[in-house]
Amino acid sequence: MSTGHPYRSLRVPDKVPFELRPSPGKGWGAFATRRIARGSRILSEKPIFIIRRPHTEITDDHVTIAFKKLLPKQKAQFLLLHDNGAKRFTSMNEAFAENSFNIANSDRNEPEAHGLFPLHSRFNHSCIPNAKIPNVTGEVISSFATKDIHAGEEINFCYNTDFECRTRYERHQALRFTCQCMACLPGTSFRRLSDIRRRLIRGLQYLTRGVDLDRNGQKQTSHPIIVDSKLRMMAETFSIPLSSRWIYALLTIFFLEEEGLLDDFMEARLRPSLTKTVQFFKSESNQSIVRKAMQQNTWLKKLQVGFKLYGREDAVDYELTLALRRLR
Ligand SMILES: C[S@@+](CC[C@H](N)C(=O)[O-])C[C@H]1O[C@@H](n2cnc3c(N)ncnc32)[C@H](O)[C@@H]1O
Repeated sequence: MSTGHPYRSLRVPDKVPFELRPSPGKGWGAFATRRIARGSRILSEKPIFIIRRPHTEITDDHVTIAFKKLLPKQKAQFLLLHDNGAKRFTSMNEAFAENSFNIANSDRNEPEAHGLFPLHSRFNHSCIPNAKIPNVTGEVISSFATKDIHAGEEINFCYNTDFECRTRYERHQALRFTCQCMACLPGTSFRRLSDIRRRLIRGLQYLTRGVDLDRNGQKQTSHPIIVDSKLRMMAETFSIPLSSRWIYALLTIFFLEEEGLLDDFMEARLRPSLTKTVQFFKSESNQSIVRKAMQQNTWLKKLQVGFKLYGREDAVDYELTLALRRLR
């Protein structure tokens, strides 16, 4: 069925640990051809071309101008791309939007730029993925396994950055297809727990960041995740004490782990701030609970010990509130 399919002519580097082939119900996808160990690199890819503008401003003209400047063999690769492996795209802009990644580094506040990546764009979505592109440091993007991937298994990314705090219903409103991953399959206990965990993660983020963000990164006003107005006020005025903040951060990591979303990149980003917090507590007894919790070898055990902090005040609380309000 797939013999002669345009994707057979996409240039795939030698020695990559995957092949492109049809993925039932999802068009084409990328499948591991050998075991890929957690943490190892799957693919580094250079864009065929880049458009340096916010994606909402990119038009057919921008894509056509960029396309005309390509070498013939690059043009040929672009023209192989099909809408979900089947029909031709109806516009240049649609082809670009479906096959591009933002390559601006948000940590460095770089202006938005989008590159066309024909291979990374073949990877399908899962709300519980086994791979990710952890951060972009230049024009080349690299993907890594976030779990051990077996030969024959499909390699998936999560397409949206805020899905860890979105329920299945909310995720499906953002996606243009019905995801069938473990967190989306209806009627399972995992799915019910998944929705609860993701709602809790969103609530915990609100409590620590002081703002409940909607899917567009705007402040959520109509249906805030925290119903209690007093608690909302505490969150928004940064009046949550340090001990609670620390427990909320730990709980978030625990829920991410239970959900199958805590990968090594995420852990490396979240762990240092938890460890560093010990120096902010002024009370020796609070510091000692945090130290003891962080010595435990699982996130569940850290949480069990860390809960002893719950309800404890610290002399730093007022100072911390003022500092966070200044930063707002
Ligand atoms: C960037 S493309 C991925 C590669 C695509 N399957 C192909 O054949 O070119 C994104 C499209 O793949 C399909 N897709 C990706 N993940 C999916 C999933 N979990 N379930 C169903 N369709 C999916 C959707 O049609 C989506 O718009």
